[in-house]
Amino acid sequence: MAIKYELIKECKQSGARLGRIQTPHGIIETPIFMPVGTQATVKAMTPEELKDIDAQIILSNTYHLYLRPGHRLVEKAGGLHKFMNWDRPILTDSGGFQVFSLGDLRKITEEGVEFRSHLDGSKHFLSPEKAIEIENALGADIIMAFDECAPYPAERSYVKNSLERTTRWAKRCKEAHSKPDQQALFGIIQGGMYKDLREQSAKEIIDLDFPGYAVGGLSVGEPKELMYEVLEYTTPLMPKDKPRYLMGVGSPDCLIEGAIRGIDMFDCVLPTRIARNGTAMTSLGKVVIKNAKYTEDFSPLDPNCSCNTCKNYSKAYLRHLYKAEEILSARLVTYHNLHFLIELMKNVREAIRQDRLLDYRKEFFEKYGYEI
Ligand SMILES: CNc1nc2c(CC[C@H]3O[C@@H](OC)[C@H](O)[C@@H]3O)c3nc(N)[nH]c(=O)c3cc2[nH]1
Ligand SMILES: [Zn+2]
Repeated sequence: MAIKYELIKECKQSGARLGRIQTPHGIIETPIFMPVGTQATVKAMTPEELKDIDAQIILSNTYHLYLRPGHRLVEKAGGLHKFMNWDRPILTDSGGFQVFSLGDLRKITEEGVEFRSHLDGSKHFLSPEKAIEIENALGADIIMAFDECAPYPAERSYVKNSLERTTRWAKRCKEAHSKPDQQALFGIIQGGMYKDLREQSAKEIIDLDFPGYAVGGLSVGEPKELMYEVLEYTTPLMPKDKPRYLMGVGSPDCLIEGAIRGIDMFDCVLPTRIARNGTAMTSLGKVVIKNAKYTEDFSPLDPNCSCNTCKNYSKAYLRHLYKAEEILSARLVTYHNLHFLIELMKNVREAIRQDRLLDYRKEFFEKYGYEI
């Protein structure tokens, strides 16, 4: 078995649970936020800094690494862990999402998807077999099936045909997977915003028996309330004794709401992306550092944060770095944002331990009180 999930405690107040995932590269405590390192690096962070902030698992991406530097090169380097000097768990997405959203899409057929690279327009073809070949070569501990993330909004008939093809593709992924004992292949549940289609996809994907399951097709522009509603009727269909991964989520409120609805794993580019744009998530809400009001503000970014950035640098200095377009700006704000979300998930796990996650949500929103 590539991974072993241990359910430690179920919350009585909500659908939240505490868990632990054993992987070949170490343990993951859930619920967990996973920093995104799409091109074999969590942008602006060194692996040493990621360990400083207790990152337990990071993501990387099949579509991007296949296009550059190529999965065979990474394989020659000894695999992704060695190539990027990260000896803790890694999860790779299958590229389905990127092909549909980044590449210049040519054609979807039963066989797979023909697309043009967003880098140089060259023509490529991704199929379930090709995606798995790439993920096997990269060597991540958890790999995702090749799926279609249906757009939002989408016609019911489109979503139904798409989920049924995703099921056929999931079966092909399972058959093509060459290292099931070393790399855990997760199935991805689709079905858009339609309850009966989510039930159909959940049944079909779970019947294929994977070591873990993702809820796909969300965080694609739908209102947050709609995402929460879909989770409410989807996570109870998923096995209790396997990890549940909500892809592409998210902001602090979505992480708490997702954990309440039984999600164990989250990933999102938000904290790293907004950091490069000078925006910080703090315990007192969002801080847009370039704002003139911080010009002579010599206080820390977040007075309630113990991270390296908040201990050693002032808002005035961070604003100066941003305005001067210094690389250190992205580094220091990214370090803080990731630390903030990783600390948030530590607090969520503690709240579940004390069976008070709904109380924690109330406290957090009162203090935090903003939407990103
Ligand atoms: C943002 N919202 C969102 N992202 C999503 C991703 C990409 C995450 C991956 O894409 C990259 O971040 C955009 C990172 O590499 C990350 O691992 C998804 N991937 C697949 N295979 N299927 C989905 O249904 C899906 C849904 C998503 N919704
Ligand atoms: Zn901080």
